[in-house]
Amino acid sequence: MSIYQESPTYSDQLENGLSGPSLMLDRVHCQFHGDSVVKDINLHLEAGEVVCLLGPSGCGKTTLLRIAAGLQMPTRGKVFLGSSLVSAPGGVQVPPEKRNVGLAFQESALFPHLTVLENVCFGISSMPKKQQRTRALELLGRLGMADAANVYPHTLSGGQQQRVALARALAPSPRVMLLDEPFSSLDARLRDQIRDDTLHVLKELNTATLLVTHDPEEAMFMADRIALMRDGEIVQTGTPTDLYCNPAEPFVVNFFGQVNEHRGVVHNGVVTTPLGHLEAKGFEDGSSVRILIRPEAVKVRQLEGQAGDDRTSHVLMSRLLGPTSLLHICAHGPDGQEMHLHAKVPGVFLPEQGQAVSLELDMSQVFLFGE
Ligand SMILES: Nc1ncnc2c1ncn2[C@@H]1O[C@H](COP(=O)(O)OP(=O)(O)OP(=O)(O)O)[C@@H](O)[C@H]1O
Repeated sequence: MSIYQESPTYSDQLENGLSGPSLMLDRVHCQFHGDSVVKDINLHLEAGEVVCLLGPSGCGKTTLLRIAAGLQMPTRGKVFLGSSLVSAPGGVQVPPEKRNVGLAFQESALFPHLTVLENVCFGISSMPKKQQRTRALELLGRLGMADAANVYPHTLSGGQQQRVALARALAPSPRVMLLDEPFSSLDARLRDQIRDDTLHVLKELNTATLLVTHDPEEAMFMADRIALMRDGEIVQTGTPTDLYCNPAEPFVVNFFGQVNEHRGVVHNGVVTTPLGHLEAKGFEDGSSVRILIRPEAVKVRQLEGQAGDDRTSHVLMSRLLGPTSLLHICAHGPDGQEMHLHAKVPGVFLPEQGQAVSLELDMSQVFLFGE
């Protein structure tokens, strides 16, 4: 964990003139009509770092981004951009246009009466004209839009307009980019391409970026770090690998995709499941545990022929999902326990209904939590 999250005196250090991360939220809290929707959040972004605020609808992601942008005043807590205090209730509230942040939202409206080039130049009008043009064309080029410089926005597709909006937000070289679901209105293929282009541009420009998304795959694609939120709080912050491989609680596992769930009781450091005996280190004897098994953790091997009796694990249904196959399996354990589970296996693997199978688990994708 970083010192920025741990140190209660960090904002005092910044106020005393030490330079800091590009953006820091220090115990930021926000209430609407007495309800807390953002609860004492600590978060910082270093230069060039892409951090994703990930979480279900209504968990407070946009409110936190709006607080960083200066569009919403926190109820308490402080916001720093570099070493400058830009929000503190009862005192400071630097307006958005004076924060040196770039903003892009899901539906970023371009000025319809300006060409693409003029739209991008809009935020850098204090520069000499020639420099404005060079800068705007450079960014449009990086986002694959240089050929559209002289057309008007209404002649562009939604994806093209989104690229122009990103170029416009990046043009003033903001210290921090704040992006709220900027790709969500695009269809899947276009979204992948624009995400990829955007990530490369942000990294080339070394821009600290806070990106809001509810899509775990997007967060993993874009983020150096993810802050996963629930009900106004950050449940876990870390690299995508940290969250995926070392989830802090069941909510984190479930958020990254559907999982098989089973409950059991620990005896002598072991819990018995329909998939065999699992080691349950660190749990007290007699304690109840929740066992979460990712579908990717289940390795399936075909046995000879159909399941001859009710005690052999067998296939209920197979479906091809494209790059993977999904098998519905009835698993039978050593002590007669039964479980319906999903296994996701690479490639085309579609055993017939009733096919007898043996099952093995990749324990790196199995998680045990106390109840
Ligand atoms: N100006 C406001 N006045 C009152 N309540 C608000 C206001 N803005 C947001 N809220 C409430 O705060 C909560 C958090 O909203 P927020 O938009 O931050 O969530 P979110 O995680 O971004 O959700 P989504 O992914 O659906 O956009 C919601 O319950 C919302 O209704």
